[in-house]
Amino acid sequence: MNKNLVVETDNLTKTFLGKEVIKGCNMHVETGMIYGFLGANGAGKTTVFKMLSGLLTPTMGKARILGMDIISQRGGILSEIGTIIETPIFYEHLSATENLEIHLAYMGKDNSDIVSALAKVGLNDTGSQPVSTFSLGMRQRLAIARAIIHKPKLLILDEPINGLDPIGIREMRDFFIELVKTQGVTILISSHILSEIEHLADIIGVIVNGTIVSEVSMTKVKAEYPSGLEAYFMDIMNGRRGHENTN
Ligand SMILES: Nc1ncnc2c1ncn2[C@@H]1O[C@H](COP(=O)(O)OP(=O)(O)OP(=O)(O)O)[C@@H](O)[C@H]1O
Repeated sequence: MNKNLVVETDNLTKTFLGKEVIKGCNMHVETGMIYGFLGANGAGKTTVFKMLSGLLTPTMGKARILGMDIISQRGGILSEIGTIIETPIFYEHLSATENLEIHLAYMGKDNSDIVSALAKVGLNDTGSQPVSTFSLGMRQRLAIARAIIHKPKLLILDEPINGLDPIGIREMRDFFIELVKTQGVTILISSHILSEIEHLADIIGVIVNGTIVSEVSMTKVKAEYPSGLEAYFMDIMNGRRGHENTN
């Protein structure tokens, strides 16, 4: 195992009803990096994220997070990661603060940072307003607050900017970059908004039909594709570019 890797998977495989949707998936996410995980609809991004977060059990293969095995050491991993996967579920009748209090109690942490976490995501003036009255963007902001409030070392974010307005997208981008710079957090993020990944990511991983076919630095992508990440992604999708792995 490579000590610099926060996430390392070795031939991870997931079968649903006899169909292999993740096949021999090898992912390498280095400490302090923002890893942009790209793939077409149905390629397998959410399934990989669910296995890493303990929501699904792999059919075969291995994965380690912060050196811990995702199956045998699942309990140890949960307090070290923050996740947004699919539509976040909240206690609808409770406020943002109360939802975060419950989350922190579940994580066994104290409540001291709730005010600042809500301020960071722009929800500090929601008071006792129940989550059931929140807009899509407000729910997404609360999901981000919940993902970061227990100070995880790794964030796994599946389409985290869904529903955010342009200002919110910009704020969250700056916020994620600040988390990496000031707290050494590692971020694994998926988005279909390639321009956003281009702004954020240090490393790009591309999954095609359940297999990661490419892991390259954004610097390399920019050098080879001055027009941007979309051209690189399209070349992979169209088979104009071979598989590559810098790890
Ligand atoms: N519980 C399940 N049972 C059966 N098939 C599933 C299940 N979950 C996912 N799949 C299938 O696994 C494949 C990968 O789905 P997944 O949601 O991981 O893709 P994705 O890359 O996140 O897609 P999108 O970009 O559309 O969100 C799809 O073919 C999907 O239909």
